Amino acid sequence: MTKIIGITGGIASGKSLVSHYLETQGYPIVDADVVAREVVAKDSAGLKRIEEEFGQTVIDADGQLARKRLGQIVFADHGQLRRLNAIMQPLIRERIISHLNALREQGAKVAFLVAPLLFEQSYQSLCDEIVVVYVSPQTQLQRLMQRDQLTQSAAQERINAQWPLKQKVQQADIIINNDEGPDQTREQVAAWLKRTIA
Ligand SMILES: CC(C)(COP(=O)(O)OP(=O)(O)OC[C@H]1O[C@@H](n2cnc3c(N)ncnc32)[C@H](O)[C@@H]1O)[C@@H](O)C(=O)NCCC(=O)NCCS
Ligand SMILES: Nc1ncnc2c1ncn2[C@@H]1O[C@H](COP(=O)(O)OP(=O)(O)OP(=O)(O)O)[C@@H](O)[C@H]1O
Repeated sequence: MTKIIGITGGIASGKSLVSHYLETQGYPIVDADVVAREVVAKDSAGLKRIEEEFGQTVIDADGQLARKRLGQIVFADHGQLRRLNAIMQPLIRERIISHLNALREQGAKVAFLVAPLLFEQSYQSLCDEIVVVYVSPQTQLQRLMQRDQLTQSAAQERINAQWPLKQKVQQADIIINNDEGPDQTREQVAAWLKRTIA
């Protein structure tokens, strides 16, 4: 039996930091953000659906999804985000399940599902345990503005497109606090791995 551990948090809360650390420790990871890119790869059926729904303006000159442009559209307008989710979430879910099944068939002892929308998209039922990577609202806003070069209001729009991080923390089995430096976060993860997986 493969134990599936979900890793979630808010946008820019530090999921990638935790997931890269887990990767260095040799654990298999299914990353929902990576899957979300796979389902709209060039010439895919998913990309075609998006082009039909949002028009040529979200396709760049190489025939790839113009991610920045689509992000500007959907995070500024919840109705547009719902339209995008209606196309993408079923494709993402199907592919996540098939990646997890492949890991089960390979006999993996444990596998991690890293997903920003783990609660919003009800992936709890796929997981045996859920880890939430937490940061304070101020740190989250600052790190997001800096990483993605966003204004405060554009960053806040993206944060508002997800459940509040506090609500996620209430449903966590394990909380990793990423308010301090990356080393402190990795130490918390290492200590937790030692306790639970060994
Ligand atoms: C809108 C898109 C094209 C913007 O692309 P971009 O490269 O700028 O951002 P990226 O994909 O790296 O996402 C960055 C972060 O935004 C947040 N985010 C992405 N999609 C969503 C969404 N539908 N709702 C809320 N937050 C989201 C997540 O925290 C994610 O980690 C892209 O985010 C997308 O295709 N989103 C829909 C797919 C999705 O739901 N992905 C999340 C995995 S479950
Ligand atoms: N402990 C930390 N100290 C300083 N900077 C950090 C720390 N953790 C993460 N960061 C920085 O904050 C930003 C967000 O972190 P990261 O990309 O890991 O978040 P994420 O949860 O994976 O985001 P997303 O949901 O957008 O994929 C990055 O620029 C990262 O380098």
